[in-house]
Amino acid sequence: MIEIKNVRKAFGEKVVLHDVSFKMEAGKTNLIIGTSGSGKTVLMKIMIGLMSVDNGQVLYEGEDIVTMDEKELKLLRQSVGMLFQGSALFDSKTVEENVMFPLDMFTKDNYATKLKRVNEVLDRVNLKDANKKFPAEISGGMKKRVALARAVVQNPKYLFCDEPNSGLDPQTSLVIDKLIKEITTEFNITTVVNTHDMNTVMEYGDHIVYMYQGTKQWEGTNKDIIFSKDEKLNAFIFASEFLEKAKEMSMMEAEAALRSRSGQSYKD
Ligand SMILES: Nc1ncnc2c1ncn2[C@@H]1O[C@H](COP(=O)(O)OP(=O)(O)OP(=O)(O)O)[C@@H](O)[C@H]1O
Repeated sequence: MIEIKNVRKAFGEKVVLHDVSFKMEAGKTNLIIGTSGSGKTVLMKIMIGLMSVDNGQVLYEGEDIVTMDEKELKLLRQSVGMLFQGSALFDSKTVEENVMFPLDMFTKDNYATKLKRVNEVLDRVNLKDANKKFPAEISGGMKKRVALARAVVQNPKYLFCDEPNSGLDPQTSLVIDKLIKEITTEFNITTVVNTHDMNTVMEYGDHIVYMYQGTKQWEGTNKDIIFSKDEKLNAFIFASEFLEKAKEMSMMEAEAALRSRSGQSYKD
C-alpha cells in the first residue's frame, strides 16, 4: 500500500498541491484523474520519489520515502515498475533486449535465466514471436505491451502507469487496460494510473482520486461515480453527451431496481 499524507507542493509562489491525502491499496487499479494542470503528474513524480515535497509524507508500507536517502530510494525503486507515456522503448534495442534491460541493470542473473523471465512476461502480455523485432517494426499497441512487460519483468510490488492509453485506439486501449488490471490482481501489485481515458475510469476504476486545481476533490470507485453529486467531478466526467446519457440510463435502471425491490412498479 502507498499512502500520501498531507502533501503540499509549490513552485515559487504557486501552490500546485494543497494538503493532499489518500491511500492506494495493493491488488487495485488506483486511478488519478483530473483536468490538465490539476497536479496529476506532479503527484505521480512525488509518489515515485522523483520530486520533493514541501510538506507531508509518502508512505510505502508505512516507510516514508520523503526522508529516505538516495541509496534507500534506489533500493525501493527496484520494486517499482513504470509504464511511461509513449512507451519509451529503446529504438536501437530489440523487444527482447528492451524487456531484459532492467534485469541487466539490477540483477546478476545469467543470460539463460534472464531470457526465461523475459519470455515469461512477453508471453503474459500475449507477445510471442516478437523477441527479435525492433520497436519501429511493431504497432503502438504492441509497443505498449512490450513496455508493460518491461515494467513488470522484475516482479514489482508497485506499478505506475502514466497515460497508458495515449495514442491508442479504443479497442487496443481496452486490451492494455485489461492486461494492467489482470497483472495487478494476479500479482497483488499496488498500481497507480494517471489517465484521461473515460473507458478506463468506468471499466477499471477500483479506486479513483479526482484532482481539481491541486486538491483532492473527490475519491471513490467507478460505481460511486455514477451516483456522485459532486458538481466539479460531474462536469469533468460527464463532459460528453454520451456519458451524460449513460449516467441517466444507469440512474433509471438503479431506480427501477430499487422500486422493484420495494414492491413498486417501475411505472409508478
Ligand atoms: N517543474 C515545474 N515548475 C513549475 N511549475 C510546474 C512544474 N511542474 C508542474 N508545474 C505546474 O504544476 C501544475 C500541475 O502540473 P501537472 O503537470 O501535475 O498537471 P497534470 O494534471 O499532470 O496536467 P496534464 O493532464 O496536462 O498532464 C501546473 O500548473 C504546472 O504548470
